[in-house]
Amino acid sequence: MLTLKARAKINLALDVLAKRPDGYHEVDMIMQSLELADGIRIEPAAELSVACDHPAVPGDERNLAFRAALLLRESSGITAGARIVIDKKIPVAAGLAGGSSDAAATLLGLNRLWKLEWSEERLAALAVRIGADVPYCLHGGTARATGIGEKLTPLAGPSDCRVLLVTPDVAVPTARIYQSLRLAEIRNHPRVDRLVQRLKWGAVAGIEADWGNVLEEAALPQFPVIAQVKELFGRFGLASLMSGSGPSVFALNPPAEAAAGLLARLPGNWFGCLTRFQAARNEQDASVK
Ligand SMILES: C[C@@](CO)(OP(=O)(O)O)[C@H](O)COP(=O)(O)OP(=O)(O)OC[C@H]1O[C@@H](n2ccc(N)nc2=O)[C@H](O)[C@@H]1O
Ligand SMILES: Nc1ncnc2c1ncn2[C@@H]1O[C@H](COP(=O)(O)OP(=O)(O)O)[C@@H](O)[C@H]1O
Repeated sequence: MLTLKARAKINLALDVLAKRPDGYHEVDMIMQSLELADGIRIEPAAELSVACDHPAVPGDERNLAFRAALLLRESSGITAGARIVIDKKIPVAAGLAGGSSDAAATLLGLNRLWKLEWSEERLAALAVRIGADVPYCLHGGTARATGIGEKLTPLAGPSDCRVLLVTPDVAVPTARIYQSLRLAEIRNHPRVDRLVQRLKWGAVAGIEADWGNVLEEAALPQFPVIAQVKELFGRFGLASLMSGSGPSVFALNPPAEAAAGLLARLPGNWFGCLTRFQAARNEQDASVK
């Protein structure tokens, strides 16, 4: 049996540069893995199956982990199966890449279980067919992502940073947010090159001067609860940013008192936690029993 961590991610920068003829968008992003993770258990089995304890996560071929398994089986010509069990800890449809990360961990796990010995590069070429964020989730850590999110440059991230994360109780469909974006009207682009420099120096303090997520401009009018979350961060003196297509919002290195105060004020059906930056995937993220 294999167990793997499937980490959540946040976007420290998300800029959209152009719309492509196929409907996807060219982006320029800085991605950061979090300690917050789903648990993925993979066991040998005759058939392929997936199970997840969360009611909003499908247990069939709509599940991104299951799609990853099917694609890998097809592409490798293997006939074996596997039982995939997801212990869901990352909020769903929240801009935290939970499904993408489950898919990436499944590719890595099955590559081992089925003894395929595919390189990370070869897995990444398959991963992008599942979703734009899946290639990044294979490696994780701090990275700049361009193209549709699949062209990756690993960055030296800060060694440690605490993250206050809040997800209100609303599922945001990524496609709808990209579609409603008016590219010519975007006012605040993140300064991605400057952010890369800051991260190189390991400097998180003051990062708010350069960070940004242009999808906030599309998401906030459609999901006013996201503005409420940002306002709540503001009341505790915290600069905040939406992650991905939302609705999750985060602040970096909050004073302990402000973090505790904000978490105590959250409505019962919202998710909130204090987590931290996670470095790129290593051996401790997977174990074999
Ligand atoms: C916004 C981001 C930021 O990291 O994350 P999430 O909010 O999903 O976590 C990503 O760009 C999301 O990546 P991912 O969720 O893997 O996207 P996909 O499943 O491939 O695409 C879902 C839909 O989003 C739109 N899409 C996605 C990526 C991209 N570069 N341009 C797009 O226009 C397309 O309409 C696509 O049909
Ligand atoms: N393993 C999975 N975990 C979470 N969601 C999944 C999974 N497989 C499929 N989905 C579906 O994918 C959609 C996006 O989920 P998720 O990856 O959590 O969000 P996001 O793309 O915002 O980061 C949801 O509507 C969910 O039903």
